[in-house]
Amino acid sequence: MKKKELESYLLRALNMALQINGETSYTNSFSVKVADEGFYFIPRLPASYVVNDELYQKIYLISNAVLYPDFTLLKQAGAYFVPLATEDIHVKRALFFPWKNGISKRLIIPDIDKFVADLPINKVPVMENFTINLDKVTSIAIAGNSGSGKSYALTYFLCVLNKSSILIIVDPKFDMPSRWGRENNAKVIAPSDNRSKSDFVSSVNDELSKCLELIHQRQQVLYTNPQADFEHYTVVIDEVLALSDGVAKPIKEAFFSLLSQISLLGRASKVHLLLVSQRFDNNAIPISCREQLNVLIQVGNINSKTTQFLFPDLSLEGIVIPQGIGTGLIQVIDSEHPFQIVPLLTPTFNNLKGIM
Ligand SMILES: Nc1ncnc2c1ncn2[C@@H]1O[C@H](COP(=O)(O)OP(=O)(O)OP(=O)(O)O)[C@@H](O)[C@H]1O
Repeated sequence: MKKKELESYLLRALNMALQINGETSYTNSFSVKVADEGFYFIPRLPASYVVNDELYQKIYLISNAVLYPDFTLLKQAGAYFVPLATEDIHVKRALFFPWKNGISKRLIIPDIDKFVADLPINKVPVMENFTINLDKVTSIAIAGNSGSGKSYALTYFLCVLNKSSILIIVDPKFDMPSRWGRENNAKVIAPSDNRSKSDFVSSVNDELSKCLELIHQRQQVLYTNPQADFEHYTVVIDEVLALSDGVAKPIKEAFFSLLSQISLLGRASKVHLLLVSQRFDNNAIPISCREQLNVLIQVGNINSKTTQFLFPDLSLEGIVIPQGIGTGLIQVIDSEHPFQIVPLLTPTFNNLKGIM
């Protein structure tokens, strides 16, 4: 569709559904301008309607539905005002609705080994036309109820991250991540029969301390050579809640303190956390660690309860959540992606023999 056609289509949709005191584009009360990266709603002011968050969300709801599946509007927390380059005071501002082309599309990977072999370094593809750059993010979190596809998504990330990063795996369930580590020669920390839970978490703390030491060493190098480059180093912790729940207080406190420090300091030294948990409440990880997460993934059931920890400010109204297995929401907070939360379909790949 050409821009002019799209403008007229959007205008018709808004004229019919917006219902703002009978004001329409026919009465010259507003207009629409389509750009590459989104569209502008230009109110002609003063008008008998209020240009506020409520109006913005109403236009979002109407437009998102009529643009689906050609465009996905990127949900904003409040009205997104932009100034326009004109001398005419009546139309000097607009509401902007950023979009991305099309809808989120799942990656289907028939041969994950080949896929990873062909992958450029530091690239972590998540969906078609949606790739994370490992240089731009520090901590990743995957949340979801049992059976939502967390382990499956984690396996995918392990395969892909293995290309660009040293991986250390903490696996309290001694399950798939341990098998993956065994097959791929990664260091795995898993509980054994003759050790208490606190003892196990202590060994995790030992590993996290080493990780913090590495950060300090790399900081020293950066101090003398700010251009220094390091190999990515990622600590993967499956079922974080199983670690932080029910261990002796000093051990939990040490665990939390180490997680906080690594997530706060790891960015420049390329040390990452990849955390997986049913939920990320204050019991699972410390608040300061949660605040540093910059890839947030929620799979499975999406509702206000399940999103309250990773996406506390999100209103789900109008977001089209894909149906089916391995679906949810993703937010990447870096300089490359729009800040908004987008629907997610996790990649599907071939079965890994001996692991899955
Ligand atoms: N993107 C996907 N493509 C194909 N199958 C998927 C995808 N995501 C999940 N699945 C399938 O969904 C099922 C449940 O996934 P998974 O075992 O990862 O859930 P989980 O959240 O880890 O559950 P639990 O916490 O109980 O381990 C598995 O059979 C898995 O193969």
